[in-house]
Amino acid sequence: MTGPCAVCQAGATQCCSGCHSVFYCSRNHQRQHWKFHKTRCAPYKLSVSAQLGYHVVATRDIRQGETIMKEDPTVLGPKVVSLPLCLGCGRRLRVPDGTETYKCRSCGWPLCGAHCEMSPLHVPECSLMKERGFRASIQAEDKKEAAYCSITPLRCLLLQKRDPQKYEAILKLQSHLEERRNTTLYNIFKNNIVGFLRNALGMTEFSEETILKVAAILDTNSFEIRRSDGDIKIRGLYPKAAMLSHDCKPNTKHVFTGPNYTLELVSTVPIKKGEIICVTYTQTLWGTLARREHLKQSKCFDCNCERCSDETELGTYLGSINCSQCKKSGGKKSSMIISTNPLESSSPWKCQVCPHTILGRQIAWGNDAIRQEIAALEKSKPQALEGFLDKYKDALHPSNWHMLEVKYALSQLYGNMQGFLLSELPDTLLERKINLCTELLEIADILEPGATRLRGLLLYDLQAAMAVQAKRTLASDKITKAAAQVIMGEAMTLLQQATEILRTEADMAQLLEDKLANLSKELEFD
Ligand SMILES: C[S@@+](CC[C@H](N)C(=O)[O-])C[C@H]1O[C@@H](n2cnc3c(N)ncnc32)[C@H](O)[C@@H]1O
Repeated sequence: MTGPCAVCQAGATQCCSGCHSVFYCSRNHQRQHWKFHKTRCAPYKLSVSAQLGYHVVATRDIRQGETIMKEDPTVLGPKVVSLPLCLGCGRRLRVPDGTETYKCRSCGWPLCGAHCEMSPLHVPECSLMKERGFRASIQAEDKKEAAYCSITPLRCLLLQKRDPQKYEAILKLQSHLEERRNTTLYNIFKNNIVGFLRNALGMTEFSEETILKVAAILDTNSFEIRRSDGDIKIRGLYPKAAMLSHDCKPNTKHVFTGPNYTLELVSTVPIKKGEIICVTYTQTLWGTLARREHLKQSKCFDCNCERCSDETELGTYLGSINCSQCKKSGGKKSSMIISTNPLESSSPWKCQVCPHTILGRQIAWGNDAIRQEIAALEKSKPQALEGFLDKYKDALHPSNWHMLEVKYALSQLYGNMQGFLLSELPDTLLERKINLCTELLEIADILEPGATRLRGLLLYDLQAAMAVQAKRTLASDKITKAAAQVIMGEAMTLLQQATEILRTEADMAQLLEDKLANLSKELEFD
C-alpha cells in the first residue's frame, strides 16, 4: 500500500502500524506526526476477503468496553415502513382520534410543529418538493405507513448536489441489487419509490437503476436506531461502520448518542490483534433457522459462522425440540432433536439418541406456528406467558428460543409491572424471577458474551430481586444478618456490573445510578 506522507505529502510506503491508514516517508516524519495522530489512531483497519468482502480487523489488542469507532450518520431517515413520524426531528407523531397533525406549510408532510419546518434534515427535501409543486396528502394515523419508504432514498439522492463526496461514498457501498431485483419487495419499490421520485417529484435526472441501487444500499448497510424518547425506530447510514461484518456471536455493541445519533462502537469482550471486529445484523436470541433466513432475505448472504455451523448452537440447544419417541418409550427425558446440517435449512432434524427424524420444513412450519402463537399472547398477563411455558415444556427444550422469548418477557414483568412490583411479589414469584434471570444470563453469556445490554438488564433485574429476597428472609428470621449481608453484597456487585455495562445506554444510565444509591442505603442493616 502506498499513500502521501502525512507530513510532507511525498509518496510513502510505510504506514502507521496501529491503524494502517496514515502514511510516512520516514521514521522522522512519523515521530513528528505522532503528537497529532495519537488521538486519532484507530485500533482497526479495513480488510477484504472472498467470503466477507470488506470487513474490519483489530490492529492491536482491544480491551473490553473500549470505544473502537465513533461516526456521525451520512443520512438519517424513516425505515421502509414506518409509523407516522416528524420528518424534522424524527419523533413519533401521536394523533388523538378526530384530530389532525401539524402539516408542513411548504410540502404538506406531517411534522411536530412549525419549529420542525426549518430542521436541517427536512429543509432540503422540503425545498425540492415545493420547487416541483408537490404537496403531500398523508393522514398521520396510528398505523404503519408505506409512504415514508421514499424519504431516506430521497435524502441520499439530494446529497449528489449538496455533498458530492458523501454521495459518491454512498454509491460505493455494497447493494446486492442483482439478488434483490425482481423480488416482491423490489417490484413494490419500483412502483413506490421510483414512481414517487421520478413521476411525482419529477427527479428524472436519476435513473430507475440509480434509485433502486440507493434503496438496495440502504437495505444492505443501514443501522436501525431506536429513539430513546418513544417507540419508533429510524435508520441511519454510517459508511465506516457499514464495513463491519456480521457474526451471530458478536464482539461489539453499538449505541447512538447525542442529537445527531453518533454511532459509538464499543467492544463487549477483549478483542485480540488480528481478530475480526463484528456486529450482529440480526437477533442473537433467535434460532439458527430464523437468523439465517433473516440474513439471507435482508442482507443477501448465507451466514456460516461458528454458531450457525454448530447443530447445538454452542451447546445452548436454542433451536432444539425434545424427542417425543424417546419420551414415549420411557427413554432419556433430555434427548434432543437437532439439525443434521444447520447450514442447509432443508436438511432433516434427528434425535441425538434414537432414529426419530423430522423434515426440515416441518421444523420451520412448527417455528412459524409457535411464533404466531407467541405474537397473539397477552404479553402483560404473566398467567398467559406461564401457560405457554407449561404447554410446551414437554415438546421444547427449556432453552429453545421460543421458550427463552417468553421467559425473558416474564423476567421483565415480575418485579416491574403494576400488581407485580418487587415489594408485592409473593416469595414463590420472587424465586421464579431469580431463576428466570439466572437461566437467561447463562444463555446470554454464551451467545452475547461480555458487556452487552441484555446482560446489563438481566444483571440489574437479578440483583434487585436478590436484595429484596435477602431482606425478606432476614425479616422472617430464616437467615442470619451476616448471611443476608453476604447476599446483599453479591447483589451490590451485580448492580455495579450492570451499571458499568449500561452506563453507555442513554435511557438506562440515570435509572441505574439512582438504584445504586438506594441499594447502598438498603445495605445498612440496623
Ligand atoms: C453492511 S455490508 C458489510 C460490508 C461488505 N462486506 C462490503 O464489502 O461492502 C453487509 C454485507 O457484507 C457481507 N457480509 C457481512 N457479514 C458477512 C458474513 N458473516 N458472511 C458473509 N457475508 C457477510 C454480505 O454481503 C452483507 O450483505
